[in-house]
Amino acid sequence: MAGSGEEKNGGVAAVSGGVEDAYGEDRATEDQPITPWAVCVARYTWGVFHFQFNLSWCFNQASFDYTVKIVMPCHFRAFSGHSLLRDPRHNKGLSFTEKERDAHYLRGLLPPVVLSQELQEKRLLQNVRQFEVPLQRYMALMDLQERNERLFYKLLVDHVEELLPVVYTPTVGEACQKYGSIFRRPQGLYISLKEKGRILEVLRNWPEKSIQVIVVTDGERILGLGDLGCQGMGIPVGKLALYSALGGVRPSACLPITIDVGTNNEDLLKDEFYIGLRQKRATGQEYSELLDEFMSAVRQNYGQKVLVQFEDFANHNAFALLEKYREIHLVFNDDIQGTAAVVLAGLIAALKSVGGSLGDHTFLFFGAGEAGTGIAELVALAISRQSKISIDEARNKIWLVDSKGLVVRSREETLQPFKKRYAHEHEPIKDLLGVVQAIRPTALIGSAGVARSFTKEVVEAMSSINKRPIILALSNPTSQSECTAEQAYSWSQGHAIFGSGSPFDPVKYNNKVFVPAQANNAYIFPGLGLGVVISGAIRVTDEMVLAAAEGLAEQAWLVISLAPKIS
Ligand SMILES: O=C([O-])CC(=O)C(=O)O
Ligand SMILES: [Mg+2]
Repeated sequence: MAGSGEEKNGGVAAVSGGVEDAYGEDRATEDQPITPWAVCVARYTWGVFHFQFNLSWCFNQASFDYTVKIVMPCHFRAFSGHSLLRDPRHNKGLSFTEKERDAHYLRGLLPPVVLSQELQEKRLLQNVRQFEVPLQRYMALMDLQERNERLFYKLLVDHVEELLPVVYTPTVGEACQKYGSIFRRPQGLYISLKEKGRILEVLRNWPEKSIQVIVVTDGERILGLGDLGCQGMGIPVGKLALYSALGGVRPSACLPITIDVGTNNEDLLKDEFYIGLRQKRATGQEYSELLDEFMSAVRQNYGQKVLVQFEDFANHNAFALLEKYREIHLVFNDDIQGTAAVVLAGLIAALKSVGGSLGDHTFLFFGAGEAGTGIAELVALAISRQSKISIDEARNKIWLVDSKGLVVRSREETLQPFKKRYAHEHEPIKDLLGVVQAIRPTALIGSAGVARSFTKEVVEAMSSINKRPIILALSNPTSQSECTAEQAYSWSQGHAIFGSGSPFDPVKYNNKVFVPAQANNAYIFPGLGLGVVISGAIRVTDEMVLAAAEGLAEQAWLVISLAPKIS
């Protein structure tokens, strides 16, 4: 399970100590330099080329072209001096040994010093820490990833807590907002409406052929920041960095994709540095045809065992795409299923302090989109299993609030299908405080992307109803969080069990230090995805998501109970 100490170590070992070999790819590592074998292949290819050249009469033109244009440049690009230093996947920078420098024609291309990877790491960390602005740290790390991938992952794995908020939430949100201005080199595959009818061809342009995980977005709902169009690419790139750093999936098996169908973000459409299609979003048939073509091209190019993770699609497409593809492709929606699993895990772990089983509690969701209803459905499934009641009875323990107020039966006609199951009998209430007072929930879970919507009055109401109110402010990034950790602890006088989507620092209140938990799907998707790909699964089932949540809950509880009490 991603996020557990054990798994993280597994990930560390995997990334720094040769996961590539476990997955069957040859690659330079500290203990296993590419030297002799690689050079042999390169020289062999060169020899073959000469042989073919001299005896070209026995080869037809196609074979000759293949050797000259494809085989030879590939080997020489990957294995010779200058190009090797420009190849992030194999470059080791100053840590190339003397032997490697000779073998790979690197003499003179590097200064004389040979640095250990540890020293390189120390220097890089110092450089990154020099930047005070998180976006500058992000750019420094992206530069490193594009220069020396091994070092990037070593750094990330060894300093997860410090660097995750930089390559991932919350900084990645700002990076997406400014992606056009900070853009240097493309980091993933862009599939736009211009490529309609040619998506297979586009996939074949990607240099890696053996892909295990794709994270794809259409950029319409990037975190809680809204439509960022093509600039949403930062999200698949960040998510896949975690697949490698936390899940141990080899980087070359990960493919970030952005599907560009336009954007409705007027500011971006006017922005001279915007990198995407300058048009309003395609919808309806045009949109679904592009997505259908994409899914079949993925299947055709990579087979049925490549995991496609949908990320940050707007609600109206996210549910529909999951429903459409989950029975026929290996797909997973991180915002619906990943967030659901991490929150269910958090709730199960929290109940060990609060008491009672899931079925004894009342859950109020502020936000009835992908995350809100995704969590609601998984919690309902868990309650029905635990309490041996029907899923409909279990849903009665769960209430939703959307932008129009409490979701109730009298609104049923106008509700989107995924909300209807939670339209219980009750008088309509518009404001959150009123809903809290009427429903008296034990847990309040925010995912509406409405910043600071858990006001002092709301948190105080939760505390007057419960000895230990569970308050989860899940919206990302930090700027969109429903309340801060400090607000949750101080307004509840230290009684809240608080978790948030974006990380918050520990809070000192009443001479005690409270360490807030992070409830981000990053604790689920790298482990769940790894499990899916190594088991050879061809579908992601609800049972898998439930099992991931239960596994994480055990780990979370272990961490809480083993952690030294800080006071
Ligand atoms: O990316 C994150 O931090 C969590 C997530 O999926 C989202 O907020 O959409
Ligand atoms: Mg997301």
